Amino acid sequence: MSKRKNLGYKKSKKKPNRSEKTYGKQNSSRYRQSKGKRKESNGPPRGRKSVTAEVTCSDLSFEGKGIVQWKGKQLEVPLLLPGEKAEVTVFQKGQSVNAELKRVITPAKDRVDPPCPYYYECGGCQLQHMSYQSQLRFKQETIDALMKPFRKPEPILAMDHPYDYRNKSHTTFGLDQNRKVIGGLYAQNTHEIIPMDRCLIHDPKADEIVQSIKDYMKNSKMQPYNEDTGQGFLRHVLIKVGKVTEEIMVVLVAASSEFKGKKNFLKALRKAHPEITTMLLNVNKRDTSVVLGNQEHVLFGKGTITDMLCGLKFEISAKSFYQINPVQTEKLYGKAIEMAELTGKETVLDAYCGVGTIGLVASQKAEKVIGVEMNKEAVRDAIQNSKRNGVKNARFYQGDAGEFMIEMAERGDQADVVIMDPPRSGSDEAFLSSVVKLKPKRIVYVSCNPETQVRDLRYLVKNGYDVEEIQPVDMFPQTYHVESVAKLVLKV
Ligand SMILES: C[S@@+](CC[C@H](N)C(=O)[O-])C[C@H]1O[C@@H](n2cnc3c(N)ncnc32)[C@H](O)[C@@H]1O
Repeated sequence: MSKRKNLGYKKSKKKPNRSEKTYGKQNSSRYRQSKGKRKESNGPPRGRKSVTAEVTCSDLSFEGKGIVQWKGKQLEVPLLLPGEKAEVTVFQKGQSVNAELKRVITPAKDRVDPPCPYYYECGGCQLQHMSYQSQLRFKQETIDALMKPFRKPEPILAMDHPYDYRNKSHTTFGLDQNRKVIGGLYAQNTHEIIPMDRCLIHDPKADEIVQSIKDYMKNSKMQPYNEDTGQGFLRHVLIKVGKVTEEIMVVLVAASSEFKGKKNFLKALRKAHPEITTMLLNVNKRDTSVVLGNQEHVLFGKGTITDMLCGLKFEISAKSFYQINPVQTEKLYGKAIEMAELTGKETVLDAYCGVGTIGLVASQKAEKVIGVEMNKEAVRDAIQNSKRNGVKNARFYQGDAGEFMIEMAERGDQADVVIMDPPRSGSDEAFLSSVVKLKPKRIVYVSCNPETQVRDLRYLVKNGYDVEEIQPVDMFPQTYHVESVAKLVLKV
């Protein structure tokens, strides 16, 4: 701990190290994709007064930011750890006060040098400056505090190797000031591309493929798209990797369906990466931060990949949701199925079912599974997945889970167990009020956002359920996000 020289903040007047260079406003390596659309820069906001202050961090916020007091105000300082004394720059404009870390005076023993050279610029990870053990402790404390009204959560399920886990990556392309092709991630809340060769939480193979695409573009007429001028072709590259099957899908997201030089590009990329099993062209002409457009053309292969989870094979298309950390997903699903206490006689509702993963795993131990999901591609994949796995007792429906539940409740349908896995925004009253009408014996609530999960648990507890178990899972190491699965039982 004492040797924390290159922490990424200015210690002295000596030349800043690599991390320091990218810290604060010195983001010279970034390329602003669209000046007009820039929302926020990492540097001092223009027109704001700034002062330097010495502060001591007392705690961490849910997002892993250091909490400090300054002139009677509570501020959240990214990258600061509890117990640390530090110099921060405080920016003030009207009532709004923000702070940035300038220099750590007394580093905490949990502080480590972030292994990623882009960490201070990128924002995709928020906890790389903490040892993995302290990340886990932080997540445990977060979930313990949130779940206090219900019960004490179990110890978090950690990852043995908390890197390289993402089976899905997307890279944005652009040109730098010297008109050199660059590809990387957007800096948080901006349209500024941080050129990068490797993201430590991506699957390494995905980054190698992106590198080959960059190299190809440097020597060809294929141009990245420019949001300001509307010129150019390639906007993003989305890659999905089947971690078990090793199948790889590459999706080129382009501004036009006219793919000049397609033959040469495909030939070169397939030669360099014979492991790519399918490739698609997705056309996104919209002026939007949503990556994928509506038009999709398969360039070769079947247009989907398959992967294995919990012994079953799943088909995944470009647009469907599939858990991004398969190692931890097996632990999560294992726990969810255990909480469902299936005996083979139950009707299970898999709500927000995605490509049917949880429901199909549950179908092996239940009489019947009904899945509902909004995304039509995911439902199509779920139906394919049940066929592919020879599952005869599962049905999947497309629609809003809330509306589906209202109809189920009105028809007087039965469900013994409801497994629900809504998006970050959580569920809604339409869904929850119908669930309580159906009175399933058990509800298993899987969530990637414990804050909305708490809100929904409160509703269920008020309406006849007890929280019997809560299991946090570290699905997203290096970030502040934490997954949680809760078991609720109907009060007798
Ligand atoms: C967190 S994912 C879970 C998917 C799946 N259970 C899994 O583990 O892969 C949430 C899913 O809910 C779907 N979704 C979002 N809003 C929905 C709604 N109102 N009704 C039904 N499905 C919805 C999304 O398309 C997504 O597939």
